[in-house]
Amino acid sequence: MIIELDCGNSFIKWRIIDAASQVLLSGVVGSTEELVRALEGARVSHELYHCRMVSVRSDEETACLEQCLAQKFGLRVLTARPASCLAGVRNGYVNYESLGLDRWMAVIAAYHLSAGACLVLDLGTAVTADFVAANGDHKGGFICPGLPLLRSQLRTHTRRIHYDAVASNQFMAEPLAPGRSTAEAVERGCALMLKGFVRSQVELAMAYWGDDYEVFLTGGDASVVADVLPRVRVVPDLIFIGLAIACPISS
Ligand SMILES: Nc1ncnc2c1ncn2[C@@H]1O[C@H](COP(=O)(O)OP(=O)(O)O)[C@@H](O)[C@H]1O
Ligand SMILES: CC(C)(COP(=O)(O)O)[C@@H](O)C(=O)NCCC(=O)O
Ligand SMILES: [K+]
Repeated sequence: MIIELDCGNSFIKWRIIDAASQVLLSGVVGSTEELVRALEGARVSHELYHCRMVSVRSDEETACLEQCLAQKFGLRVLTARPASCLAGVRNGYVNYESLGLDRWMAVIAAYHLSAGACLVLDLGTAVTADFVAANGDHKGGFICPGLPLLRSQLRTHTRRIHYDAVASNQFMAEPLAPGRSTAEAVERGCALMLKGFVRSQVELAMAYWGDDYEVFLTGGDASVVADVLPRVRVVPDLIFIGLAIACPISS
């Protein structure tokens, strides 16, 4: 079995797949301790042989997690590394090492799935947009704060915006109606900002490629903007698809 890990800034997404890439178990955890508990549970029924990981956390944090997996489970972790070129995609950053590895994995996966021009949107702690031309040239992208950051900036930099952390989708029954409470006003306002952001990315993609491109959407908050993206491909495991290409494991 292969353990796959996607360490974002807020959450670690994990899953266990078999040699045929069938997903056997998966989860989302907030800390290394929680991950260890989840994997201890998983190893009761699954033998954990291999591990591959993509991390956008600091080198220290990533090394620490690798060490922990080695100690607790005897795993040697394959980690995604920056590259100027992979699977037909040329990294468009001036310094290719600076491109977030989660973005790189998502771009590799999207180009693999579309074999053509694509716009890749990832809604996590931050929201990222990346553009890949039909010939595999990554043109670069945009980064803006994601929903958790937009909310917390309002909470921490105003005196009177505070509301209980409740399921935010409870405010989304009428997402375009003006909010009639602080919680509604903030939740709907932040969602509208992200919808506006992704619409502007679609406009740019259309200016580049007309209708000849695909939109890929991933990340924990993908559902917030899915309705404003016509013909979008929502691929929750996009980063894992790229990770398998970047870190192949022969069985
Ligand atoms: N099962 C889940 N656990 C935690 N967050 C989730 C879950 N499903 C969706 N979310 C949403 O996902 C967002 C985080 O997205 P994610 O892509 O995991 O971020 P990151 O990669 O930056 O850690 C949170 O704002 C939360 O609203
Ligand atoms: C932009 C990001 C913070 C997104 O992280 P996430 O929201 O997935 O946790 C991450 O891809 C990152 O740290 N990138 C490095 C800077 C860059 O891509 O230019
Ligand atoms: K992201």
